[in-house]
Amino acid sequence: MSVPLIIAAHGTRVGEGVAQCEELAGLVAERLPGVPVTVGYVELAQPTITDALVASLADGGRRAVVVPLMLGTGGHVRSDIPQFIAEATARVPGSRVEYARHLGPEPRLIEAVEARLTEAAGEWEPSETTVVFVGRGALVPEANADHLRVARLLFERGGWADVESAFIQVTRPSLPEALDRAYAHGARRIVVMGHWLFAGRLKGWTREQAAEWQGAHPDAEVRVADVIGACAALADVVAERYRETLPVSEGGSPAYLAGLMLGGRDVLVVGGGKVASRRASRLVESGARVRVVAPSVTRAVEALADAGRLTWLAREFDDADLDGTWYVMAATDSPEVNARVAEGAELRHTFCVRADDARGGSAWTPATAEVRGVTVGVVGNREPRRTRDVRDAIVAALSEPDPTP
Ligand SMILES: C[C@@]1(CC(=O)O)C2=NC(=C\c3[nH]c(c(CCC(=O)O)c3CC(=O)O)Cc3[nH]c(c(CC(=O)O)c3CCC(=O)O)/C=C3\N/C(=C\2)[C@@H](CCC(=O)O)[C@]3(C)CC(=O)O)/[C@H]1CCC(=O)O
Ligand SMILES: NC(=O)c1ccc[n+]([C@@H]2O[C@H](COP(=O)([O-])OP(=O)(O)OC[C@H]3O[C@@H](n4cnc5c(N)ncnc54)[C@H](O)[C@@H]3O)[C@@H](O)[C@H]2O)c1
Repeated sequence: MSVPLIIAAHGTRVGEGVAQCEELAGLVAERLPGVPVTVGYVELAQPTITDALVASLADGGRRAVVVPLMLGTGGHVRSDIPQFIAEATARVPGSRVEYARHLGPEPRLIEAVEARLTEAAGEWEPSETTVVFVGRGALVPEANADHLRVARLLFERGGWADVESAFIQVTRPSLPEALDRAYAHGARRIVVMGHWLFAGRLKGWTREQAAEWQGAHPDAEVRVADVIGACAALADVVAERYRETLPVSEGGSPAYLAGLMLGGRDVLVVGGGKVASRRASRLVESGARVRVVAPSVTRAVEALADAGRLTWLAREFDDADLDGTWYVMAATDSPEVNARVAEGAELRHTFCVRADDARGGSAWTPATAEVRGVTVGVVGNREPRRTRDVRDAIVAALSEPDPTP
């Protein structure tokens, strides 16, 4: 059975908010076939996260993933939910819970916010419209700072006359203060949006405060945008947070990454097509003594052979080719041949990548890059495009003018 998912939501006294949360759980379940999905609440609704988690651990093989349904890193993400997880694992001996990342900041959710703003603005031109973007307000300063960051991104991307940030509780500016500020700067068309997920008392307060302020400022117009709600973008992000926590191979164990020092060592590449060619080039760069066995090869492999940088044996694979090799690439277009290569390598205790069926081999090829004097390698869960994108994101982050490490 797949590892169960518990969506750790805030909870609200407002029935509509709870219904939206359950609707979201349905959308998430559609994206994760075979995964039991339940919602647990921090407060104000049932079941509690601890109870939902205990129930899932008991019938889920003692494993579960908790995704905090929270946009920012307030106290719930940092301490409450970890505490609930600790309580649940203490109640189910031998259990293991993965705690996923919270939701934001996340481009798909910012797009959802933009969609709600545009919907509320209606015929108003963004350049004549000021947005007042309301956060929940938290005791954790970083969470409040993150809210200002999203407000700034909305301003940069949306072409709005201005974006003011506000908080509905705990900290300042309050919504009326931010509305006053916008008004003082000349704003007369104002869209107010609460940056939270579902209906609840915060949404009610936002509407009430906006209406009251509107009453006192008849020469301005205020429209209130809807919250993000149970939409596809939110369900996609939750499903992704779940998947991110799972071990790399379905066997249950993550790959053990090693930096192979192949200089002067014999490496065999079986097949000479697109995949073999891409990998043979990198193997040559690593200094390995590469032999390519294939009746026909790409121009790139031919060129490397002509330049004496690898040896091309223009024939079909033979089991004896494996003798003395440290590492093997089975990359022909024949599953039978690739299977024979993998079996022969296994007998010799030689690590072998099988390009057509990764689980039939004993090693996987990471997406790699050299940047700032280090080699970055990423191995994913048989999702090569995502693996490549993650690699590219790491390279981009390290290429920033002032990278952290
Ligand atoms: C990262 C990268 C490194 C590299 O190869 O250098 C890499 N695959 C890349 C590209 C790529 N792979 C595939 C396509 C065509 C389809 C598409 O476009 O989606 C393309 C695109 C293209 O070829 O352009 C299909 C595919 N891949 C695998 C299977 C079989 C299977 O999953 O069982 C099939 C189906 C074959 C079939 O249909 O028969 C398996 C594997 N591929 C892996 C690595 C290993 C770890 C994967 C991971 O981390 O998720 C793993 C598990 C084992 C291994 O082969 O080492 C490189 C991008 C690097 C870059 O861009 O720089
Ligand atoms: N893992 C990956 O990243 C990835 C990406 C794309 C495709 N694939 C898989 O890898 C396989 C190879 O893809 P490709 O695009 O390189 O194929 P391709 O058709 O371009 O090349 C196949 C190669 O295998 C060689 N070959 C065939 N029979 C052989 C034999 N008996 N002995 C030695 N060599 C033999 C051919 O001469 C040719 O060089 C595909 O069938 C696909 O299943 C894997």
